[in-house]
Amino acid sequence: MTAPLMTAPLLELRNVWVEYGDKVVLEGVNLAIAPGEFVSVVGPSGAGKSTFLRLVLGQEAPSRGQVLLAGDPMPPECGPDRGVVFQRYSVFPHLTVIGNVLVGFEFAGAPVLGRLFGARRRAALAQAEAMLAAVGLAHARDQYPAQLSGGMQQRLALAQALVKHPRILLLDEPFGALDPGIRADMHELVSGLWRDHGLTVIMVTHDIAEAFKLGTRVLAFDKRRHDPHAPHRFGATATYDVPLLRKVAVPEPAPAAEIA
Ligand SMILES: Nc1ncnc2c1ncn2[C@@H]1O[C@H](COP(=O)(O)OP(=O)(O)OP(=O)(O)O)[C@@H](O)[C@H]1O
Repeated sequence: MTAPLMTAPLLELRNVWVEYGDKVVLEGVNLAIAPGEFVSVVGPSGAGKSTFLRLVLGQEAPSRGQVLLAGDPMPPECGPDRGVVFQRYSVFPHLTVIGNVLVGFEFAGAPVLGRLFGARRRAALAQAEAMLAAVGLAHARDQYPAQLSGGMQQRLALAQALVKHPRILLLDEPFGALDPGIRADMHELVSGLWRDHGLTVIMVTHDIAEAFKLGTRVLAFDKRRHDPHAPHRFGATATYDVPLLRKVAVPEPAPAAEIA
């Protein structure tokens, strides 16, 4: 069952299988994700959720079927069109906060020296600083990751993932290691970034409440068939695909005097 799409899909999986030898991890996955969707992915441990993310990152190739990004075969390497945040901090410990955000520009713009100079550096710096402000880390600009709390490190990972304006943001249990209060703050932040930047988000989570709170659609991966004598024989697929009605931001009504 696939939710109806109003626009051309940004990401499409057509009869995708992932097999390692005779072990089937994913089987017959058909999916289309439109730009602007926030897709939460849930499912039991081992159901292939991270494998699905690796397919979208281009780190994994399907053994059968096709993965398409905006109608074209998925590029094998993860370029700036895809940003990713993992559960454990993926930031560079030897770089400051601003250095961690700038690094995306430096890899892309100066692959040999790894440094930008002059006007290009100033432009990158301005974008990196704006991104730090958007995730609430402007005040920590010159600190090192070891000086930051877990929540702040995940804010930094988000800034790093978003600064190159990816078409898809992939989140793999991004808040799993955080305390509940910090998690709630991060939910606000990610919802705001998704709305303000018009992002397409795919988030793997074990937290069903989080999946329904943040997502515009919840996908569940699981096995449809089991062979008790050979558990590896059948793979998982998208067994539930639930579109959610979202509250839309409605402007405050004007005071009565103004209406008159
Ligand atoms: N390179 C590999 N070779 C063989 N099996 C693999 C390989 N990579 C993953 N698997 C298997 O694929 C299955 C799915 O793994 P995956 O990490 O995608 O599941 P998951 O749903 O993300 O699980 P979890 O919720 O525990 O993170 C697991 O049984 C895993 O052992």
